[in-house]
Amino acid sequence: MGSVAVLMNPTAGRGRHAHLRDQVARVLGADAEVLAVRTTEEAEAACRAAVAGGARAVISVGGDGTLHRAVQAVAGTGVPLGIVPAGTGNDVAACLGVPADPRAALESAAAALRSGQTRDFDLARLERDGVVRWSVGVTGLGFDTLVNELANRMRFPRGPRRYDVAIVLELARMRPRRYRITVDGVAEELDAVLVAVGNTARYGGGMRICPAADPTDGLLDLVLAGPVSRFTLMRIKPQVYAGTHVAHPAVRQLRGRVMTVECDGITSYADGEQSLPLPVTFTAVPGALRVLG
Ligand SMILES: Nc1ncnc2c1ncn2[C@@H]1O[C@H](COP(=O)(O)OP(=O)(O)OP(=O)(O)O)[C@@H](O)[C@H]1O
Repeated sequence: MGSVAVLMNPTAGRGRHAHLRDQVARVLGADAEVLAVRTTEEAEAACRAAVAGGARAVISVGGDGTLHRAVQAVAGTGVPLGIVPAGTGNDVAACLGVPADPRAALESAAAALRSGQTRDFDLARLERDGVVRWSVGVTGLGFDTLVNELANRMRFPRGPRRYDVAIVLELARMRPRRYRITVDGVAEELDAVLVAVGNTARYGGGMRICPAADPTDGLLDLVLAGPVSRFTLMRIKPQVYAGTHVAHPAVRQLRGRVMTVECDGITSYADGEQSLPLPVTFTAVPGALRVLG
C-alpha cells in the first residue's frame, strides 16, 4: 500500500497553523510522509512525484493556493485528496463541505483513509495551446485578476493590506475590456470589467462571486460585470458576500460545459494562483477530483 503524501504550506494563513505539523504526524501515523518543499513550484512537483510513485492519497494542509498545487497532481487519477483548511480564505474547502476547523478536517481525512469513504467532484480543465491546468474553485479573468497581479508585484505593504492598496490603484485605471465568450458553441462579444468562471461559488475569503456554481452538476458558471463605473463596482462589491450582486442589471450569469474566454492582456488566476494567459478553454470534467471524507 502506498504512502500518504502531505503537502504542508507553513506560510499559508500567515503561519497561524504552523503547529499542525505535530498533529499531522500524530493523527495520520507512520505512513504519512510530509513532502520537503519550500516553494510553490516545488510543492506542485513533489505532489506529482508522489502520485507517480504510487501514493495512496495526498493531503493538502494550507489554503486554496496549496490545494490548487495538489489538485494539479491528483486530477483525473482517482488518487484521493484530503483537505485541511489552514489558509486565509479557505473558500474551496468551505464549498466542498470540509470542516472549517483544521484539526477536525485532519481527523476526518484520517477516518476516511481507514474507511475508504470518498466524495467525487467536478474540476474545471483549463487549456491553451495544449497546455492543461486544473481549477477546483473560481478562476478570475478580469479586474480581480489585475488586482492579484499587482499585489504580487508589490513589496509594500505586507499582508492582506497589500490587496486593499492594489484594489485602489487598479480601480483608478479600470476600464472595460472587449471579451469574446463562447459557451457550448454559442459565441458573443461584449465589454466587461469583471469575468469569473466558477466550479464552486466562492473566492477572496467568502465572496460568493458565482453563487449558483455547484461542483457536482457537470457544469461551469460564468459571472460577468458589464461596463460599470468605479462607484457602481464598489457599491456592488459588498453584495458579493451574499451572492445577491447577480440581481444587478450590469451582472450576467452564463452556464455551460465548455467555455472559451478570449481577451487581450489578461492572464487567468485559478484558485488565486497565476494560471494560463487568455484565450483559455474551460471544460467541466465530472468526477475528476476525489476527496477523502
Ligand atoms: N510548501 C509550500 N511552501 C511555500 N509556498 C507554498 C507551499 N505550498 C504552496 N505554496 C504557495 O504559497 C502561497 C499561499 O498559499 P495559500 O494560498 O495556500 O495560503 P493563503 O493565501 O493563506 O490561503 P487562501 O488562498 O485560502 O486565502 C500560494 O501561492 C501557494 O502556491
